[in-house]
Amino acid sequence: MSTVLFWFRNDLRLHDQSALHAACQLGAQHLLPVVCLPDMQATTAWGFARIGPHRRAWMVNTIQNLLKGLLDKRSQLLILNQPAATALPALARAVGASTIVCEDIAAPEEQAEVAALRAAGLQVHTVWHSSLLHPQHLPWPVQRLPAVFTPFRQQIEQAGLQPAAPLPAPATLPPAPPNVPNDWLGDPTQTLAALAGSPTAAYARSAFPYLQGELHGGEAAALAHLQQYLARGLPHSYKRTRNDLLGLDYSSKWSPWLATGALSPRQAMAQLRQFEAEHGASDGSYWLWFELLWRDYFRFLHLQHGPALYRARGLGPAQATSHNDQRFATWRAGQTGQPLVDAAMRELAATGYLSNRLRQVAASYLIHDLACDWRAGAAWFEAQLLDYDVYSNQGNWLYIAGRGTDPRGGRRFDPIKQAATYDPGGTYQRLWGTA
Ligand SMILES: Cc1cc2nc3c(=O)[nH]c(=O)nc-3n(C[C@H](O)[C@H](O)[C@H](O)COP(=O)(O)OP(=O)(O)OC[C@H]3O[C@@H](n4cnc5c(N)ncnc54)[C@H](O)[C@@H]3O)c2cc1C
Repeated sequence: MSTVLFWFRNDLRLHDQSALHAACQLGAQHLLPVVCLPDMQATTAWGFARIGPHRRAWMVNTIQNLLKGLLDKRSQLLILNQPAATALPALARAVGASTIVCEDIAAPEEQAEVAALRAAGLQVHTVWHSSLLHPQHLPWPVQRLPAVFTPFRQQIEQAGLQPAAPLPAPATLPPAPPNVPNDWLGDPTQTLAALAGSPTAAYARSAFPYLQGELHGGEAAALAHLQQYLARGLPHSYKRTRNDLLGLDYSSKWSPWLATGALSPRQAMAQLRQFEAEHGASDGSYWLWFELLWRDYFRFLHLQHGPALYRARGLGPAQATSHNDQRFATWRAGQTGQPLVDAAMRELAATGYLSNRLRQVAASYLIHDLACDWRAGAAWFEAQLLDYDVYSNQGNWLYIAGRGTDPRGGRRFDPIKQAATYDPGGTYQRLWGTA
């Protein structure tokens, strides 16, 4: 085998890169790393751009960092502004490759991409590596996953399961093939700069002022952020502050890096365990593990249920789904008249980030108060969130809509009570001009 294509998907890093290790182990003479940009002009069925400006800027910044990391290893990164299903078979023909290695992603569109590559005659090796725990190491086959999170977590803890140690970044990579035709090479820096756009984030008010200071995309900034979060002892206060609404430090802010794969969850967990060994474990440090298990749970639900999670009824019984375009538009614009929800929606649109507490309140309001289709809300979050993650987004929306596995039905959050509890002085609502 002379050339293997390595297709980076939602795993834009070199540390703890099981798929890249697998590609290197194939023993090919040449390895050609490639990333396919999503269609930045795509629109959703709900009438707005599928990838909003914040997410686009973050993604581009992340790929720029990956490019640098690969150049440092004397490799390269082909950045293709075309869908994988058309670009990769043509590229493989051009460089004489027949094998692609990539991350396994258990979501319908991503599965369809791999199926299209196989239908085009390519051998595609997919490697699962986005979760903390490997699905094959769980106490049950994924088909028998507990339907509720608490027994899922408890049984994992009773079994003493821990993630495998993260892999180091490969010391060297097989060189890229010398025969990549010029029309495939382009100028990656220019390609990316043209796509980055110029988002105008409300940095001064943002809980995650990305592209400012140290908050850049890619693994270098991810690892530095993790390091400083631990060095300042913030895990100890996490459980107490995680429902706050203002500032950078109330929660870990690992998600923008986890979502692009710039940070491996096993790397985060290994360093958290090291922190606990040096400074003692606490409720707060435990709770970060707890939340990362939620992240895993939504991944495994996808392995179990696949495309059924994308139906209007989700996993529930067939039932009518109401929707109202006008009410949905007011929600997106932060103009519903409900001050906490409006403040949240303004923060999301202005910054690309929103706390977990307010994601819950805003999602609940759209579904249970405005009687809109949960899939429309999920699509809006997909467009806006820097940390958009197909598994966590779909799973959380289904959970609040009551159309996932949890038998207790949907979750309604009373926005007035939520405001009294989490923004008693109205500071957050004033910041976003709704109080
Ligand atoms: C409607 C809705 C949509 C969401 N969409 C996304 C999404 O697209 N991408 C995303 O990463 N998270 C999503 N979440 C989960 C959660 O809000 C974010 O992970 C969290 O707010 C990110 O900030 P943080 O890294 O500071 O989290 P922290 O509170 O510091 O938590 C640490 C990590 O645990 C994981 N985590 C925490 N809460 C959850 C949760 N409820 N579900 C899954 N994982 C969790 C994340 O990886 C997070 O980075 C959504 C939640 C809701 C209610």
